[in-house]
Amino acid sequence: MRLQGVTKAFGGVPAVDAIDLTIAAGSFYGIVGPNGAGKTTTLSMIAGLLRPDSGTISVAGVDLKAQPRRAKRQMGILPDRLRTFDRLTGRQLLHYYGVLRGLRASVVESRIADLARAFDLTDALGRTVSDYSAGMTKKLMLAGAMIHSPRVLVLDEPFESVDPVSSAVILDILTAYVEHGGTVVLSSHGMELVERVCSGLAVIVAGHVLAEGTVDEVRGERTLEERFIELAGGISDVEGLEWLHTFSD
Ligand SMILES: Nc1ncnc2c1ncn2[C@@H]1O[C@H](COP(=O)(O)OP(=O)(O)OP(=O)(O)O)[C@@H](O)[C@H]1O
Repeated sequence: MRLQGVTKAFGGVPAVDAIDLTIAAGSFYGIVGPNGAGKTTTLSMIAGLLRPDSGTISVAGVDLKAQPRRAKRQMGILPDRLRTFDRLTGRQLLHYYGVLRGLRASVVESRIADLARAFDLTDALGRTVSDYSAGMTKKLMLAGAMIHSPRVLVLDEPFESVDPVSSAVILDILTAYVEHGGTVVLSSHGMELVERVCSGLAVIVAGHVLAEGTVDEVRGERTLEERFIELAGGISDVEGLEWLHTFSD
């Protein structure tokens, strides 16, 4: 996957500013950065959910702007904020994802059973998605992103709200996927996780890539968290909240 000079502004304010990234096929790639740094905006442009103001994106050699359908077919996406059709049951939603991706109904049904087992959602499949917890919804949408066995998974904070057991399962699924040639691009606030599983990463701060490379290259002699805090501008002293310590009762 290649991003060249990718820029996106909202109301004249740049959220992503001329980003260049090259992500090799078969890598487990992390995008990290402080709140509001531009991670979701970047992933949304890669996924084809947002159009860049300028720059080019290619996925598995296919230009996203010139051949959007072909490029999007290669990807499974877990978007930000879990916006979905939550009046459907889990089974109906996964079925919809599957047929939308052109799979035969019989194939979809057997994959739903496999994915539900893997993500521990079998008992929840008959329930309406709006009644799921945040973690269950995330797992369901992750399952939906995988149902058509895409070459690339673009995942916005896949581990957020997910319990440790489910996180370990998701990690196993993603690791095996990468070992078999798949590419994972994810955003995360979990430095320890990124350090442990990602082969490459980019640190984005205020819409710019401030560091990029292998985990060892980016962290140097420090932990990734220390390096991240340094790149993000350090931890500022908290002042002006003295009233919080006076207690209103
Ligand atoms: N649709 C939008 N309209 C206006 N501003 C937006 C929109 N989407 C994002 N932004 C702005 O762009 C900047 C980057 O946002 P983005 O969601 O990409 O950050 P992020 O790195 O994913 O943050 P977080 O870690 O909090 O999820 C922020 O300043 C945000 O307010």
